[in-house]
Amino acid sequence: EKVEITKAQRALMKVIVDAYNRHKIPQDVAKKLLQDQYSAEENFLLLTEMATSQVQVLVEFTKNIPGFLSLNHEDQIALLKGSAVEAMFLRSAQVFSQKMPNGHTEVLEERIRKSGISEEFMTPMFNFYKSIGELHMIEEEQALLTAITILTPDRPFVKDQQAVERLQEPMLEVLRKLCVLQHPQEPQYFARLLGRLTELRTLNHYHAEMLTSWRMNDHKFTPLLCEIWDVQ
Ligand SMILES: CC(C)c1onc(-c2c(Cl)cccc2Cl)c1COc1ccc(-c2ccc3[nH]c(C(=O)O)cc3c2)cc1
Repeated sequence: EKVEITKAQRALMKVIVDAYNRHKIPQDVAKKLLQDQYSAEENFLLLTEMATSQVQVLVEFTKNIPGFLSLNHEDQIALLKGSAVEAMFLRSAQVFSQKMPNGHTEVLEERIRKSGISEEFMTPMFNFYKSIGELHMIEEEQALLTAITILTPDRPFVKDQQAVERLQEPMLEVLRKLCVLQHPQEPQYFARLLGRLTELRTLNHYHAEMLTSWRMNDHKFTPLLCEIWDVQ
């Protein structure tokens, strides 16, 4: 059938993409990835700084999602806490799949591989990065997919799931249409994108174990990360 994005849907997409492009890690923070200390300690500290900066960016992006600030306040917190790790996997995945040789891709991988994360988590993590890279998402798809991830109704402790569904559904519909228009030769592209969201959920479990092992080795996190990940 003739797929067409309505004016209202284009407006919604523009709000999400503008917010996604406006809220990025400051380049002076990202550039720290290039400094030359590569000890496991130094890598962990740098990744902690990146994650903290990324959470701040994520909160600002989320506040720009139409309707989010009208949700119940406890539910807003529950959505942010429940989606932070997944949103950061999506965002860091986009760094890996960026075409521009911004130089951060290699050093980001190097620092993640040498930051005290055990081998068993490396494989699923870098498989995810590879599977996102293979999708060659345009920025509209990246922005919508991140908003859809944040607006997942069945996060722990969300009370009014219907209110979250009412915000997520229009995003899913715009993304579905966009995928049909952007990838006419690949009718399954939208399903592949949603498959990544399922893969993201499995990474939550690995991440919880990564946090535990870091904490067992007495690694410290920032107050913002402690709050969003309920540690310490
Ligand atoms: C607390 C730290 C050690 C941590 O714990 N888990 C993870 C963790 C890990 Cl490894 C993997 C995935 C998710 C998490 Cl949440 C991390 C490090 O998390 C991040 C690392 C890098 C980035 C990030 C985001 C955007 C960026 N842009 C650029 C740029 O060059 O423009 C670099 C960059 C880095 C975000 C989170």
